Amino acid sequence: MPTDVLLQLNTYPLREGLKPTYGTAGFRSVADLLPSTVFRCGALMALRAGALRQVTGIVITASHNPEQDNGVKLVDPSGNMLDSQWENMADALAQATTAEQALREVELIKQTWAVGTGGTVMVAHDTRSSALDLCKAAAAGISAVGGTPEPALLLTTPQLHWMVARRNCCLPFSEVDYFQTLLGAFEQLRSSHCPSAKAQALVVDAANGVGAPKLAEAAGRLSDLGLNINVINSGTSGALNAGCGADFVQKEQARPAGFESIPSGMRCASMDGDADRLVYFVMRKSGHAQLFDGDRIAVLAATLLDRILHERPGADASVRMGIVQTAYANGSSTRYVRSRLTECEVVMTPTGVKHLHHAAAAFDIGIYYEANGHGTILFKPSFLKTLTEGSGGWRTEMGLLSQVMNQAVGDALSGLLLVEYALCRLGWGLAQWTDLYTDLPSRQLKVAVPNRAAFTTTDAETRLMTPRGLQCQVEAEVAKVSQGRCFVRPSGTEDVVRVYAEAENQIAADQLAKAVASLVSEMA
Ligand SMILES: CC(=O)N[C@H]1[C@@H](OP(=O)(O)O)O[C@H](CO)[C@@H](O)[C@@H]1O
Ligand SMILES: [Mg+2]
Repeated sequence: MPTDVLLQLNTYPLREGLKPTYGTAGFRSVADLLPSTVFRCGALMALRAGALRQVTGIVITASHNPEQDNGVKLVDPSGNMLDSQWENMADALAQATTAEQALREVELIKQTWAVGTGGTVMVAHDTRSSALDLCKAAAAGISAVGGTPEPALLLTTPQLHWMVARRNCCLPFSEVDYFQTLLGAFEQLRSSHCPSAKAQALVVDAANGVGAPKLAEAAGRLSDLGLNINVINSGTSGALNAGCGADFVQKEQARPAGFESIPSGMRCASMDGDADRLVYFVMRKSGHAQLFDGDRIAVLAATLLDRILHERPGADASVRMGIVQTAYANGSSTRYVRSRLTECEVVMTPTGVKHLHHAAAAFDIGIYYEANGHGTILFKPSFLKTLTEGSGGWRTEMGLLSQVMNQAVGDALSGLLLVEYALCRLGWGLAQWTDLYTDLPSRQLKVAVPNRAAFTTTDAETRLMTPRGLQCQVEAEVAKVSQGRCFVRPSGTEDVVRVYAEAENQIAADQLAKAVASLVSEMA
């Protein structure tokens, strides 16, 4: 009923001059500017559900960004992020300046995908105060094209991805099932392989986000297993992601808010606002947070899996294992995998889980983590099938790991369970994990520019194509520095250009980043 849709589209007009873009992980902006985009994303995901005759999902979240921001992440029936072919349609629909033009985009999608009416869309949101209004906008968009919006639930991003994936495979998909699957598998792993593991304490910074109540739900069961979790920044007083959370700890390598009384040397972890990122850290007396980032989690995971594969009888049957990284991975981690974990391939992709996930899915066991702690381990379904065909300790162990690790998307809870299991299975403390390799000092800077679209890249974002001439200038700066590496790329989630630099020592890394940031500013 086009006129109804038109009426509805008119209720959620696009603010003049706004040009929302899909970016690295969906649409993001100041919450007040989002109702139109979220309404249209609702319509899009209902049409996608209708076209594929499966359930899709929407998460209202701006992840690690501040409370006043919000955004929308779009979930495909597989539980992965929206198919890249549909990103252009999402952009065209979100950017249509009038209701009539937006309606034409809706009609175009319907024709192209031969979809008569929308399907069912699951909706989740994080703890932001703007969530409920935006959930209403999403539901209105879903209904406008004849789809069915499910009641919006307070969930972590990875929980909703997991639920959508499971539902489309006709598997139990409630939140209770989620906890039962991850925690039940973790319990079995611990009791089979580390029955006499010592009790451990872990202090978790939940960024004052949705991860706090969810981790609190898991904490009782984990404490029965000897893992005593103390959640800090649980949302009762502090602001979301303000001076805390995985993004803060990774980028600043400093003490997050709320950790003033945590003794140095204590095992700590930090999640982001929607609980799809996780990093570990230990406070040092200097106030510096010693970081165990996504690269180090990936290397720990590869070490664990390598051990399991080597222990199995008839270890000659080949299993293809790979680690997927981005240009932000610390050079030392890449060098370590290439030189020491020789049976593990290394693949580089552009930033964003959508790229890493697909590359990881090509392996029997694909480990992917961004340096910021966003990632998981994928087990290829055909590989998992071979595991269930025979019985054996290592097969069961792999199968259980595939349940601990969210197979749809990166998940902080999966990451936490993985690290805890890997350390106890390998018999390691944090010292052995630290000693694997030494991170090269690095520095990340953001540069505000009038038009970040002027910055385009190639070679998995490691080289600039435009503005012309800038790449040569960057290389000239890099050449001045021992073990220097530096790249520039436009952010896909914030209105900035990012500069990453690495060098032999911190001073040189800082100087390199600063010099290149100045070049970027001048050029912009
Ligand atoms: C350097 C960095 O941390 N970039 C993050 C950030 O993307 P940008 O496109 O760099 O803004 O947010 C993405 C979504 O959470 C995440 O996947 C990515 O790793
Ligand atoms: Mg996040």
